Amino acid sequence: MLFLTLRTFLRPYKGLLTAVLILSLIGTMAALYLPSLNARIIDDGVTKGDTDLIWHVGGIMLAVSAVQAIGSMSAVYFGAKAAMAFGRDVRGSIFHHVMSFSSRELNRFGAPSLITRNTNDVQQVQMLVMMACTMLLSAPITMVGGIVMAIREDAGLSWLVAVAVPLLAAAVALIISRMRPLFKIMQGRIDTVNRVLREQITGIRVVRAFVREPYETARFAMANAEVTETATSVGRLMASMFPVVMFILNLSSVAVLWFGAHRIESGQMQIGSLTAFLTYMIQILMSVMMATFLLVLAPRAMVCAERIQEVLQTESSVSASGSPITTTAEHGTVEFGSATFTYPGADHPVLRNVSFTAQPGQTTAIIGSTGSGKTTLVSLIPRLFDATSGSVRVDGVEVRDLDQEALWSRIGLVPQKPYLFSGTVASNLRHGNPEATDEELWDALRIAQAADFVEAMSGGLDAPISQGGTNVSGGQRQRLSIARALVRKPEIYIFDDSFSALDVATDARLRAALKAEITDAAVIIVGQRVATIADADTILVLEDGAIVGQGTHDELLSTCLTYAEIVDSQLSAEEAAAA
Ligand SMILES: Nc1ncnc2c1ncn2[C@@H]1O[C@H](COP(=O)(O)OP(=O)(O)OP(=O)(O)O)[C@@H](O)[C@H]1O
Repeated sequence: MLFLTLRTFLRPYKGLLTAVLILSLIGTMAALYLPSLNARIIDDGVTKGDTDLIWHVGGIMLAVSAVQAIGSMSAVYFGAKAAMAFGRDVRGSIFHHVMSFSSRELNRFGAPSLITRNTNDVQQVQMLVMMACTMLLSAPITMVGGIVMAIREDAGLSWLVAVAVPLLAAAVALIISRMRPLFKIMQGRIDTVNRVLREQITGIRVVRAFVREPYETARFAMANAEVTETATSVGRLMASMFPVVMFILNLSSVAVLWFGAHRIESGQMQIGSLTAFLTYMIQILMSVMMATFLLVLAPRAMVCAERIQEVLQTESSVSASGSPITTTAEHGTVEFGSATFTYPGADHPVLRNVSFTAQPGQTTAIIGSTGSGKTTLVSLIPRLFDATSGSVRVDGVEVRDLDQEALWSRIGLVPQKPYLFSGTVASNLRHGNPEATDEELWDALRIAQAADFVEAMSGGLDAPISQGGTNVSGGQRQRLSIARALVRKPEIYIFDDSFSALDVATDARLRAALKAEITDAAVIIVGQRVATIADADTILVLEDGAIVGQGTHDELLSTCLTYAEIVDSQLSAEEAAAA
């Protein structure tokens, strides 16, 4: 998965990566050349008192050092550039892909996990790319080149390299192998912290109202402690890495000096060669350490790449058909034909054999007890879910065959829980139609009975709206989202329990204004109050996911027992309230 992610998203930066490779090759070669120049100064310059040679070779060393510095720095610069661009592209790609998800996929991953995947997970892989750009080439070249140069300096001591390198590699591999499972656990636990935090922030009022703060604090503390525990275990392993590497490095240096001193004593080696050998040994071991550093990052990046690819490879269950239809002969019709729907993983269908037709210019109302399937029914029209069997047609075409943009542009949905975005009143209303003029926005607000309170807000149309619309009341939020749908002027309006937070008088005024405005669109109203839906052209009575009555208010009163009971219960409630 990591390889796939890197291959896909690094492809556009081939040029940049080639530059990184060439520059780090130059930098590494230069670094490898320096110790042998140093050895020459000691053996041929200092020992023999040749000042000219010292100046000459010293000058070369200076030039090689400059090349090494420029090469390495530029490689890091271009590597960082490629890594940042890589991160940006992966984040963009995840975002666009998630936008195509239906409620089914969104529920499967959950918002907190999708956020972690698009931020923290991408960052981990991005870090690996950056480190790889800096070390991936320089580490093996330093290792191989260092070994060659060390043998060239003194073959007699090379057995030390053969002992030290595998020893270091084995020690580091052991530590890393214990880290990988912990990384997997850690990403999952970060998801949990995000989920708990998000739930508590969004539900803060409920938490306070029910005095659940101690419980919620404990819940967060537990999630937090679990992440800390895993991070500490990883940290402990990481912390042990450095001393282990340093121990082996220092032990190797002592061994080089010890055995080298004996060889110098017996005249088999010169002092300069010993200095160079020691430097090469340190360079080789450092490169092993750099390579292992990459190996530390790799397991976590692998886990993260798996999580990223899981999102990218999940196809939306409501994806468009092969050749989606964009234009239709009919306008403003919705037709359900024996539609049945079962939520993923559920045992029983929530909707059973639902059939009805909503015509343009007519109001179709849906009433039923809580949990009878009203929201689910209207969710099938904009394809938030697809019917499990049967058909759902919009403008005479099966919704699965309609182009998604074409489908959504025909529908003005006012959801049960209206959501406003951070911005202004106008920016929210223009979600419906970015081209709408201020006059059109005011018209929509007047119909939605929202003009009065928007006028009273400081700034009017430019009054600020906070994220989720939390700075306006529930009823105001409902009316603004109704206005947003009206600005769109769609062919099909869906009001999912959109009048519930309004008082009876406002509800009546709003529906009267809507009736006058919407003359040629199909209107589907989900309602709990009989008064809201009584004057609809057709009322569907839903019970346990099945339509048990269909007709006008008067017809249903005499033909549908469930409807008569609903009316009766609401009248009794009103009478009781009036008494
Ligand atoms: N995402 C979901 N996954 C599984 N089951 C669900 C999901 N959403 C709703 N349900 C179930 O489907 C049934 C119908 O829910 P739905 O929201 O459509 O009812 P409703 O008639 O709109 O209710 P209300 O009037 O309370 O809004 C309920 O039993 C509910 O538990």
